[in-house]
Amino acid sequence: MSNYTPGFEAADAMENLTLFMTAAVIAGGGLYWFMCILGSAEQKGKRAADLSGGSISAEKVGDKYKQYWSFFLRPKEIDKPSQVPAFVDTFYNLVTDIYEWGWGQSFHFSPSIPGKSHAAATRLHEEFAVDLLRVGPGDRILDVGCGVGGPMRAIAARSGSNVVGITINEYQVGRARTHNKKAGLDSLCEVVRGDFLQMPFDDESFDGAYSIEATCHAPKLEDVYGEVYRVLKPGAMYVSYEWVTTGEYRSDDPEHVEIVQGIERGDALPGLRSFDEVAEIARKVGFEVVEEKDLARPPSGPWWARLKMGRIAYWRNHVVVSVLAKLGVAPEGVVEVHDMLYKTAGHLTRGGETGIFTPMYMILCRKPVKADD
Ligand SMILES: C=C(CC[C@@H](C)[C@H]1CC[C@H]2C3=CC[C@H]4[C@H](C)[C@@H](O)CC[C@]4(C)[C@H]3CC[C@]12C)C(C)C
Ligand SMILES: C[S@@+](CC[C@H](N)C(=O)[O-])C[C@H]1O[C@@H](n2cnc3c(N)ncnc32)[C@H](O)[C@@H]1O
Repeated sequence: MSNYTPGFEAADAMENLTLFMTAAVIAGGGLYWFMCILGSAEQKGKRAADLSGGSISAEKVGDKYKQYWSFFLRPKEIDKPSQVPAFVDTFYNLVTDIYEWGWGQSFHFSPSIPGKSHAAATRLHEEFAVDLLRVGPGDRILDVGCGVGGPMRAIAARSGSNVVGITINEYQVGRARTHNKKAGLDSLCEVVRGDFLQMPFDDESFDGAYSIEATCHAPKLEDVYGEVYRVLKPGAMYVSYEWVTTGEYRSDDPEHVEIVQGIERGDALPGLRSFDEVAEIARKVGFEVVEEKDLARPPSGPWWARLKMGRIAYWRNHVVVSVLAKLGVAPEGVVEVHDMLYKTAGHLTRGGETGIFTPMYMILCRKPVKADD
């Protein structure tokens, strides 16, 4: 005799189906949570599922990454300064979404401040810059290399000035404009696509200017400083946070050389400068140098702490990016770009720990009232 009971089999099948559905909902929910909610080192509005190649179409991201890398494999290529803006533009197409997703809307470092969040420390570092410019409502100031406008919004809100940002990257222009509108600051903030080595602005048309971790992309600092000098009104101030090697750097130390090369390759730099070149170049183009200071030096807290704290977050981000690329949600090539950033985070951290590199060498300049003053 068989134990076959039709009613029981149907009940079993129902139970299995319920179990399967529950498991599927939990797995799906977990995956969604991992990728979209948790899937960012900091929640800043950009979701992992929206990662793109900027203005590069999804299928070309891998090729463009290879092209970016070829600048370093054939060093002679990058010796031609005229090619640098295009190479930097490609870099920002590749990294802008990852930066926003994993870092936020301000693409720079800041000294860590005990008891303060990264967001608060970032904002203070930005406000410090505009306070030096002595500008206010009604003034027009220039953001040289504005990214997606994190600093621009903080600076417009702090000073009440009209801020005009320039970036080489069209995709960033769109992102910055969207953020400006969302923040209700679009009446004070304007964004222009252009090359800061040949700016599309009239002579003597700004009351102040700043650059935050952007002019390091210029093959010759005198070219961008010369342009800033040209567009400033006489008496106006310019402050810049520069990426440079410090007095601790030794070109005959293989570890130092490796760190610097790692920073250049992972951050689209045509060549890091030494801190002692900056003021000399500013003077050469006509500026009066009011102050120069490495803002990373003690008692400032380590700027690289934020990079070091996130080992688990990096691993999680790698998994998220890999899964999204496999599913075809993120472009192929994004995994390589993410790996490149992971590597450069290590080089930047070593640069900070050894003291051979700073991303915040501050120079404050004034355009003399008369050219011969
Ligand atoms: C001024 C520049 C950029 C400075 C920083 C904003 C970026 C430098 C290195 C970037 C990052 C490194 C590791 C990434 C990580 C692997 C990923 O999971 C999440 C994003 C990172 C943390 C990313 C964020 C931005 C940086 C810190 C240059 C280019 C002149
Ligand atoms: C690291 S990001 C910093 C952005 C912004 N200052 C911030 O702190 O968020 C460097 C910026 O410089 C811009 N940049 C680099 N080379 C440029 C060039 N030749 N002309 C205009 N912008 C340039 C990039 O497009 C990017 O917006």
